[in-house]
Amino acid sequence: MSDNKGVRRVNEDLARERANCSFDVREITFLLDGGENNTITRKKIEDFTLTDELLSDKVPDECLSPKEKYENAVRKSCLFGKLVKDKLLEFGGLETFGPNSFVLRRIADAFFKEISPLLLHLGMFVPTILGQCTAEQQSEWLPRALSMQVIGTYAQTELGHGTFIRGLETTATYDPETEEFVLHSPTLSSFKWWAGGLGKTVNHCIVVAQLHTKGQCHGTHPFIVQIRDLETHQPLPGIKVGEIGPKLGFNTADNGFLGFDKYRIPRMNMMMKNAQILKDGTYVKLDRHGKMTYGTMVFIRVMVVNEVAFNLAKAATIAVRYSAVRRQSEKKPGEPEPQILDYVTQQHKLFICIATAHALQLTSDWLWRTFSGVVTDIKHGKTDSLPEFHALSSCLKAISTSDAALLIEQCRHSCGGHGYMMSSNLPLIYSFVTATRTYEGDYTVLLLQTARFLIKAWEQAEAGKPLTPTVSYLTKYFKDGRVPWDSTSEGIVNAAYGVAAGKISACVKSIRNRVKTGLSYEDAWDLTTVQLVAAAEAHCRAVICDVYRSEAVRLTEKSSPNVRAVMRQLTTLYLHYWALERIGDLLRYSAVSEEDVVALQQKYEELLALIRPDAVGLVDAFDIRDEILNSTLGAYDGRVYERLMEEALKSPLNAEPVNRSFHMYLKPLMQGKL
Ligand SMILES: CCCCC/C=C\C/C=C\C/C=C\C=C\C(=O)SCCNC(=O)CCNC(=O)[C@H](O)C(C)(C)COP(=O)(O)OP(=O)(O)OC[C@H]1O[C@@H](n2cnc3c(N)ncnc32)[C@H](O)[C@@H]1OP(=O)(O)O
Ligand SMILES: Cc1cc2nc3c(=O)[nH]c(=O)nc-3n(C[C@H](O)[C@H](O)[C@H](O)COP(=O)(O)OP(=O)(O)OC[C@H]3O[C@@H](n4cnc5c(N)ncnc54)[C@H](O)[C@@H]3O)c2cc1C
Repeated sequence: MSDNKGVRRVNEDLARERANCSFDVREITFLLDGGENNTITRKKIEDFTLTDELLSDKVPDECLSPKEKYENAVRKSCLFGKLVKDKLLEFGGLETFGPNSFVLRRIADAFFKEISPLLLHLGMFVPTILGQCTAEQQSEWLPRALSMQVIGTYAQTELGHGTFIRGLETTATYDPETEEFVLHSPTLSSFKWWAGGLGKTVNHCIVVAQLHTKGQCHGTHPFIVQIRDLETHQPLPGIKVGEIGPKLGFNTADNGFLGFDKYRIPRMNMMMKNAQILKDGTYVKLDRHGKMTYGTMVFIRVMVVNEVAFNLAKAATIAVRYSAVRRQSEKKPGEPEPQILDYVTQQHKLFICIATAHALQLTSDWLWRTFSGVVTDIKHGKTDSLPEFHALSSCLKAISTSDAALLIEQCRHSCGGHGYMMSSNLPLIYSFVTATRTYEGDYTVLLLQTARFLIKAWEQAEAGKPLTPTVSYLTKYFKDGRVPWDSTSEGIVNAAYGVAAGKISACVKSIRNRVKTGLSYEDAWDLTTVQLVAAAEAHCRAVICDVYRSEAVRLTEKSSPNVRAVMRQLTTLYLHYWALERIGDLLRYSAVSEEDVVALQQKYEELLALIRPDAVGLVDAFDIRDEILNSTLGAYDGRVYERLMEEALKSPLNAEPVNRSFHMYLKPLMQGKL
C-alpha cells in the first residue's frame, strides 16, 4: 500500500522486507475490512477527508497547555463534525458505514491525538436516546442531538460510586404538583464525576439517578437534563459543573463533575422506554428483565472490543516497522548490526501483538453479529438471551482491554528509548487503551459478573438441564478427570475449554466446602473470588481461541494459498502462545506431558521464524495511514530518524537559543547570587 503522499524514498530495509513478503498484502486488508468493496470505500473516504489543511498542527499537541489542547480539540471536533455532516453524507449517509465498519472512528484518530470532547455525544448520549427513550421522546431529542443543537454526555458515575450502580446517591424526586422531577445531590460523594465532555463542552447530559415517587424509591433510572444555556453556555441556576483536572490520558475529553441543588426538569425528561411515571406519580415498570436500563453499557462494551483491536493494530504497525528499520548490537563478533526484528525475543514480543489484533478483531465482528441477534430478540419482547450475552460481553470487554493494554505497552518496550517519545504515539495509544480496562465496568468486576453466570451454568449442567451455546462445553467436561491432550489447533482449543471447566468446577467445590463450614453463600463466594476471576478469564480465553480459529478458517476459505498459510501461522502462534502462558493450568487439567510441552515450545519458535519474513507485510495489511498512526517511528516510509529530529525541532523550547530561566535562575545560581 502506498503512503498516500506520492512517491517518497522508503527506508531500504523496509523496502526489502516488502519485496520479500510472501503474500499479496491487499488480500489480507480486504479480509480485515470485510471485503474489497469496504476497503475501496474506506480508502476513498480517507483520501477525501485526510487533507493537510484540516490536520496540520504547527506546534505538536503535547507541547500545548491543557487549555490550548482542549481548545484545539474543540476546534477539530467542530471541523470533523461539519465534515461528517456536509461531505461524508455524499457517500450515502451514516448507514453506508454501518456501526460496525468503524471508518469514521479510524479517521477521527487523524484529527485527535488524544480524544474528541464530543466522543461521548456520539458514543453514549445518542445511543442512550435510541435505547432508552420511547418513540415519541426519540422524535423530540434525536433530530436536535444529530444536528448538534443539543450536545450531550452520559453522567452515571459519582465521586463515591462507579461500579456499584445501585449505590448511586443522586435523587430524582417526582413532584406531581408541577409534573416535574427534582434532581438533587445530597452529599459530596453524590456529585457526578468523570463524564466526558461534561466539564466545558456539553449543554445536556443523561443523568442516572435514584427515582423517588409517592414516598418510595424505585432504583436508578436515566433522565435527560439540560445543564447549560443554549445561547450563553452558562451553567443554569441549580447546577454546579466543572472539569475534573489532568489525567493519565483522555486530556482533551474535559471529563467533568456535576452537582444539583434541587434542580427541576419536566416529567417527560425521564427516559421512559423501560419505566414510566404517570402524571399523578404512579410508577409503571415496563422492563420485565430488570436490567434493560444498563443497555448503553452493554453496547459500549461490545464497541470497545473493536476499539482496542484497532489500537493494538496501530501499536503493532509502529513497533514492527520500527524494528525493521532499527539496527542494534551484533549477533556474532564482527558481523553487521542486525535489524532488531531479527532477534527472536523481539519476534516473541511483537508477533503475538499482530495475532492478538487479528484475534480481537475477528472476535469483535462475531460479538457484533451476536449482539445484533440479541437486539432483534429484545425488539420482539424476548430477553432470554440477555444473561448469556451480558456474561459474554463482560468477559470479552475485560480480557480484550487488558490484553491490548499490556501488549501496547510491550510494543513500547520493544521500541527502546524512542518508544518513550510522545511523537512515537505509543504513550498516547497506551494511555487511551489502559483506561478501557476501567471504564464501562472494571476488569475484575466484569469477570465476576461472568463468573456468576458460569457457576449457574455449572449447576444447570449438574441438574441435567440444557445449556446456552457459549457454555455448552461444560456438559462435555462435566465429569472429573483430565482433558486428553492433542497438539492440533482444535486440540488446544478443546484443552482451553477443559481448563475453563476444571477451574469452574474447582470454584464450585471451593464455595460448597466453605458453605459446609458454616459460612454464608455470600462469604463463601467472596473468599473464592480470586479463583472465580481466573475461571472467568479461562472461559473467555477459550472463547477467543475458538472464535479466532474458526473465523480465520472460514474467512480464508477462498483465499490464495499463501494468505491462508500466513493466517494459519498466526492463529497457531496465538494458540501456542496461550498454551505456553497457561502451561501450569494445562498440566493441572489436561493430559499434556513434559514431551508435549517441549514440542509446544519448539513449534512456537518455528512459527516465529516462519512469520518473520512476512511481519512487515502483515502490519502493512492493517493499512493504517500515516495521518492516523501519527508516529515518528511507524510511518510507511520508515524515515524514523529524520522524523524524530523534525518533531524535536518543533518543541517550543527550541524556538530560542537561550531560555529566560537561564538569566532568571541558572546564572544567579552559577554566580552565587540566588
Ligand atoms: C461511536 C464510537 C463509539 C466508540 C466507543 C469506544 C470508546 C469509548 C466510548 C466512551 C468512553 C468513555 C466513557 C466511558 C463511560 C463510562 O464508563 S459510563 C459508566 C459505566 N459504568 C459501569 O460500567 C458500571 C459497572 N457496573 C455495572 O455494570 C453493575 O453495577 C454491575 C453489573 C457490576 C452490578 O449491577 P447490579 O445492579 O448490582 O447487579 P447484580 O450484581 O446484583 O446482578 C443482578 C443481576 O443482573 C444481571 N446483570 C447485571 N448487569 C446486567 C446487564 N448489563 N445486562 C443483563 N444483566 C445484567 C447480573 O448478571 C445478575 O443476574 P443474576 O441475578 O445472577 O441472574
Ligand atoms: C477515562 C475514563 C472515562 C470515563 N468516562 C465516564 C463517563 O463518561 N461517564 C460515566 O458515568 N463514567 C465514566 N467513567 C467512570 C468509569 O465508568 C468508572 O471509573 C468505572 O466503572 C470503575 O468504577 P470505579 O471508579 O467506581 O471503581 P471502583 O469500583 O471503586 O474500583 C476500585 C477497585 O475496587 C475493585 N472493586 C470494586 N467493586 C468490586 C467488587 N464488587 N468485587 C471485587 N472488586 C471490586 C475494583 O476491581 C478495583 O480494583 C470514566 C472513567 C475513566 C477512567
